[in-house]
Amino acid sequence: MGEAPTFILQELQNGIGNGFELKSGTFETDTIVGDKKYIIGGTNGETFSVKDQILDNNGLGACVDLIELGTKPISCNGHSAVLLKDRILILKETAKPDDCIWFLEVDTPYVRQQKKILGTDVVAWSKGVIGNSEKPVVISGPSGVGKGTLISMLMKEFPSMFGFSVSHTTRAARGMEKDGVHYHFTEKNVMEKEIKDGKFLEFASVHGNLYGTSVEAVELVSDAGKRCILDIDVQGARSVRASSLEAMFIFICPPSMEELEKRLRDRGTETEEQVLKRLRNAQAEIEQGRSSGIFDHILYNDKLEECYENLKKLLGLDECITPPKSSPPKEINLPRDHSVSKIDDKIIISSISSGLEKESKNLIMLDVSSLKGGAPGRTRGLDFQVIGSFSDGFNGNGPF
Ligand SMILES: Nc1ncnc2c1ncn2[C@@H]1O[C@H](COP(=O)(O)OP(=O)(O)OP(=O)(O)O)[C@@H](O)[C@H]1O
Ligand SMILES: Nc1nc2c(ncn2[C@@H]2O[C@H](COP(=O)(O)O)[C@@H](O)[C@H]2O)c(=O)[nH]1
Repeated sequence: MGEAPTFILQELQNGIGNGFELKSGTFETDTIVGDKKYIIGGTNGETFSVKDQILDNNGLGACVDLIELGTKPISCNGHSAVLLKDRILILKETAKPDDCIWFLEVDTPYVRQQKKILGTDVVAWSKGVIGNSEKPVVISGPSGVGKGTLISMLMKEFPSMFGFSVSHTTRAARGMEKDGVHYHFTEKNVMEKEIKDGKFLEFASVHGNLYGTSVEAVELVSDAGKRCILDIDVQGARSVRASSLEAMFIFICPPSMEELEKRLRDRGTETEEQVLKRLRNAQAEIEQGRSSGIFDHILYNDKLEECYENLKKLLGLDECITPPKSSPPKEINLPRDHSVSKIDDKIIISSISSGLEKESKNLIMLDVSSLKGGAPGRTRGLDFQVIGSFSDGFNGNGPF
């Protein structure tokens, strides 16, 4: 079978962008941002790819080297591309409701920072999510202070509300620890490669081993509708503060260094050498925890039950309050054949569906005015409304 002729897949309004089928199952959109053209394409079932051209006065350009960060979407039967301020909104056709909205960041603070670090042109993918999830909670403090104990209590009492971000580490597993549950136990070279590939939200060398939070670890919890808890050291907390992830930062302090040492020794999980190393590091961590301005709250873990009650108060979980039932995520159903236009922060998606006797026009308004987070994880804060379904030109229930 020969290649299908090139044709315009969608005629988008307001000069937003064009979708072309290049050959059977391969689609492309061109989006011009300043003097650059981003060519976003994909073959059905394979991951999207991006080419970036610097345009000359004639609108022609040569491709430049480009690094794509974040998880790439899988391509489908065509897509629309809509330029927002610093990112391109991608609407995938015939995709599942939780997979149809994506963003390619081209000039966000994250992308600008990565350009500086990597010294080349960078774009970053993130998946669009309707609505917001509650801010993740970052819990830091010196080794042995009781972070893990407090987090376990919280997860036990509110299993449907909280989810734990499972970190990666290069340290060996302790007796009872399970891979994928307590940590993802990883080889150093594998983790270093994944850090280079932009898979980590933060990472740090802690007590002689590498630890890190993958973007996926946090997003898996949020996607399940739960509030994510991160147990990370102060360096990691600082990196998260500087990232696109909005979080609540809590530092746990021991009542004294003597008590910290006792807890670490009584736990019996570290060698003498490791205990001494962790205690030496604890001094600096406590100083930074108290004074760095990273943390929103400091809790003293003297009496465990008291500290736990204080933690619950910070999280808005005072006693006897039934935890709010999380509402199911709102999902958009993107019509198969649609056209897209943009009015300020509103994206209007219109489609025609044919019934037995009449045709009807459907309109969906996607609100992109309050985007939160972003690459390399998820872009949250999207909202949408079905603003009309009109048959045969009759305007029965919509504003138009
Ligand atoms: N308030 C407390 N009073 C007495 N013992 C405590 C208290 N909180 C926790 N512990 C005990 O202290 C030990 C260390 O606690 P935990 O393992 O939770 O610390 P951690 O901060 O998570 O340490 P790491 O950072 O090394 O993982 C455990 O044996 C735990 O039972
Ligand atoms: N920066 C990060 N620190 C992390 C992460 N996961 C755990 N940690 C911190 O490491 C120490 C030691 O933990 P242990 O399990 O070996 O006792 C502790 O302070 C944790 O908070 C991470 O992903 N990033």
